[in-house]
Amino acid sequence: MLEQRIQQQFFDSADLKYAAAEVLTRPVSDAAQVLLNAITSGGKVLACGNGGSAGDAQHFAAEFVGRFERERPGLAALSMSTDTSILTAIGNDYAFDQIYAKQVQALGQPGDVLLAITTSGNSANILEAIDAAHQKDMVVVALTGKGGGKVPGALNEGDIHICVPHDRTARIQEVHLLVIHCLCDAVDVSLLGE
Ligand SMILES: O=C(CO)[C@@H](O)[C@H](O)[C@H](O)[C@H](O)COP(=O)(O)O
Ligand SMILES: [Zn+2]
Repeated sequence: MLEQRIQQQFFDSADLKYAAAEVLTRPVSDAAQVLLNAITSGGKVLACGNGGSAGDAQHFAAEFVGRFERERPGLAALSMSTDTSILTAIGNDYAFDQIYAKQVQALGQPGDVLLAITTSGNSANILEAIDAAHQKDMVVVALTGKGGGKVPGALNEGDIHICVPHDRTARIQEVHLLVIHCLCDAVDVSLLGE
């Protein structure tokens, strides 16, 4: 019974990855180009998310700054979900929905990219970060699911929306990680060749 349930989760995750390949290949490719444009012009990527997506933001930054699969110089990226003093000070003194927006205001420069990760598309701190990024003339790459929630209404022309076609948070996160690896791979291939 439990084993059947576990096996079904593997199947569901694999099915979703096949379905997502159909609809996400183009926006993921567009997002890779946005990231490449930023880092080859001296820009950086600021990443954010809540819960599992905070972990995804860190995972992305680790592979940009450290390395992905091949040796290359580090690429400029920062996860905004890691500094507990910053997060608690802003959350405590302002509001939790400002924890990322304040960091974008402090660190963002025109031409930088905000990688905004939210499975529901409705987390207030992510929506505030998107607004702050636009005020800094940054481009936004948004990873969402569940139809994107409020994210599509918050994006500008030139931003990229990668919306996983599923309603379950865990399954969406599993595809977000695949998307992050696709972005790292695409950037590496563009910089280093096949
Ligand atoms: O990882 C999980 C569930 O798999 C949770 O920690 C989940 O990330 C949290 O509930 C988040 O607060 C959800 O936020 P969001 O993806 O809707 O923006
Ligand atoms: Zn990885």
